[in-house]
Amino acid sequence: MRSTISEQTKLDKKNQFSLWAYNQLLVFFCLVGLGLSLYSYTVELAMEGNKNYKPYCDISPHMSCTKAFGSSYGKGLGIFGENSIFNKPNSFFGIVFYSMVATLSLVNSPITVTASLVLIISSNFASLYFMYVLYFILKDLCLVCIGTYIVNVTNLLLITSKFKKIREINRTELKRQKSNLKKKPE
Ligand SMILES: C/C(=C\C[C@@]12O[C@]1(C)C(=O)c1ccccc1C2=O)CCC[C@H](C)CCC[C@H](C)CCCC(C)C
Repeated sequence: MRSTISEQTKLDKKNQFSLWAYNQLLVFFCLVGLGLSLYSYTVELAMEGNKNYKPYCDISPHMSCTKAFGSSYGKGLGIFGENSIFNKPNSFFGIVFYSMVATLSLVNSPITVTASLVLIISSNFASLYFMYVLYFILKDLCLVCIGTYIVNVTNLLLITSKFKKIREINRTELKRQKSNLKKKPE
């Protein structure tokens, strides 16, 4: 009996450690996404003031970030029109999005995990759409944009693993409570 208890606490410790590790990695990749978004935002502001501005992310005519940011798809996620309050640079949504997911990543409750799962899945749909626009319409290789696609799939892998882990922890916890109830009914 004693050995099963220590086996359980060992398992609990292991599960808590993987949860902690997933959270650290999620926060790390959100900070990378936040950095890319902040950088893009400063580039977009500079572009508005100066048409000849050449940022570091403009490497060649076919590897240009200003081509993507300055296109009609670069504002309001390419869907909100001129007069909409959402007609902000895409990177603005990136800043809000990555800050939100980073904050949600610090909590292990089922609600926050589900919320970040939904947000991260949406961001991957956004990635697919922007990938299509970048490659087939603008025929451009915007490295900052590609960086955000990589961050978004990595976040998807991490959040699904975290989601599964939390479900597993809840399942074993429930089983334990049931077996404890059978063994010593009060
Ligand atoms: C670098 C960045 C945005 C710039 C941008 O790089 C993008 C996206 C891109 O691929 C692209 C292609 C073609 C033309 C323009 C562009 C871009 O300009 C920030 C990440 C944005 C992130 C992909 C947005 C996630 C949006 C969520 C789905 C929104 C959730 C809403 C929240 C506010 C709650």
